Amino acid sequence: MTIIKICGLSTPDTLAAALDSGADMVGLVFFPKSPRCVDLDTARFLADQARGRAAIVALTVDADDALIEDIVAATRPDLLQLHGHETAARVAAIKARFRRPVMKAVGIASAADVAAARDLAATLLAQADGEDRILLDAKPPKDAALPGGNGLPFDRNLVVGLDLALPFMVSGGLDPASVAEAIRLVTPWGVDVSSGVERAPGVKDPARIEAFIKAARAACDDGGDARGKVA
Ligand SMILES: O=C(O)c1ccccc1N[C@@H]1O[C@H](COP(=O)(O)O)[C@@H](O)[C@H]1O
Repeated sequence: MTIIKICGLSTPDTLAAALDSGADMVGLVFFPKSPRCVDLDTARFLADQARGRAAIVALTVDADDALIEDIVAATRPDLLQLHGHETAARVAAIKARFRRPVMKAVGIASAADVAAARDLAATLLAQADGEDRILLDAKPPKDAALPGGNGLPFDRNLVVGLDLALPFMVSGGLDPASVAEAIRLVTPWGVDVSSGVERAPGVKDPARIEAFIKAARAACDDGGDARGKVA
């Protein structure tokens, strides 16, 4: 089964749409420049709504320990998504301090970036017990306000047949129309979407969330996740 993550949920209604449609993971964004950023009180409420139904993912960008501390206290996340320039050493320090698995985002635009993802996966595996994840995303355009969540794809051909030391998700410009092809082509452990299930930046669309999850599940049923990675 391919793991499906819906990221950037910020209201009870759209979170309910993701949960009712069968999302495996739901993402809360804690990056002030993002139109999906939630404050701690909203995040606490949404995390309580999601707990037990989907894994809770807290997304930060080069956050300091004080912010992560507050986020962990408010949401008790299952996974910390690190979407900035966190080094392997910083990732290790976050893991040691907060005792949660992490998913580290890596921007992909070339074979060298894929090699960097491979090295990072091996390093994370050596540091922990295989609980961590890698997220392969598009690189943001120069001068972009956001390091992710820009609705831009990367060349999936760079990662066809990719085998990392850790399970990985694919993101970047996915939507209900493109997710099945990405699953068939790459057979990732999971897929992650934000912009592609919105009607405007930061405004999630319940119908698009449902359509995305249906399309991803149909691709799995067609054998698109033939690698059968662990959940
Ligand atoms: O969603 C955001 O606002 C965001 C902000 C800062 C860093 C990452 C963000 N989202 C992540 O970006 C990718 C791709 O998103 P999209 O589907 O192309 O819009 C995804 O992994 C989100 O988790």
